[in-house]
Amino acid sequence: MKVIEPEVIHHIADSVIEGEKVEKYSKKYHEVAYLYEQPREDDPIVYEVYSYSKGENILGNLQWGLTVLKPVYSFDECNMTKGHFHENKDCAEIYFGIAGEGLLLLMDEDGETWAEKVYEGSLHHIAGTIAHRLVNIGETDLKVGACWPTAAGHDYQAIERKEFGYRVFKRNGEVKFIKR
Ligand SMILES: O=P(O)(O)OC[C@H]1O[C@](O)(CO)[C@@H](O)[C@@H]1O
Repeated sequence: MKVIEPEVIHHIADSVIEGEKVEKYSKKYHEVAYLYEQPREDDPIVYEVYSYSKGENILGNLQWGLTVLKPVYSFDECNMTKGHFHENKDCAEIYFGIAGEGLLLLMDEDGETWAEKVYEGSLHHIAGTIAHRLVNIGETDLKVGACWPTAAGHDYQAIERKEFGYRVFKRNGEVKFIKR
């Protein structure tokens, strides 16, 4: 029997995924400044996303990802991902907390919004009809692994039309939710 090396390695402690087929992008603040009530004036990297898949973009195939969300505050509003629904509502997703302290904001198609706490070892099943956004409520990188069907797609426009029901702030060390 032939034994070979894996083509991809997810270095959990360093939060890096390495391999020829791994894609990575860094999101700069100016690309997401519109999300915040009071935007910053500088332009730091706010999050990095790694993803890996193999084979065709067909239902049944899977994608693995890692999001590293920086502890960048817009005054006292917490850093967040853009957030999205899946284009294909039959496609669920699993999130897996690796490090840091965060919230997974979830929203149904009627706009009802709630959150799950995210920390090392937390596991989150996100149904195909539920929008999802990560929020870093800590002072260190929030690192979250994810597995989802390659064919899920990202629907960002639905979020632009109807934003998540709450903004998340940290004031005097306490997390506060403000209804939109
Ligand atoms: O695209 P968003 O909503 O900013 O989220 C960041 C990334 O998190 C994932 O849900 C998991 O890595 C990706 O699909 C997505 O691109």
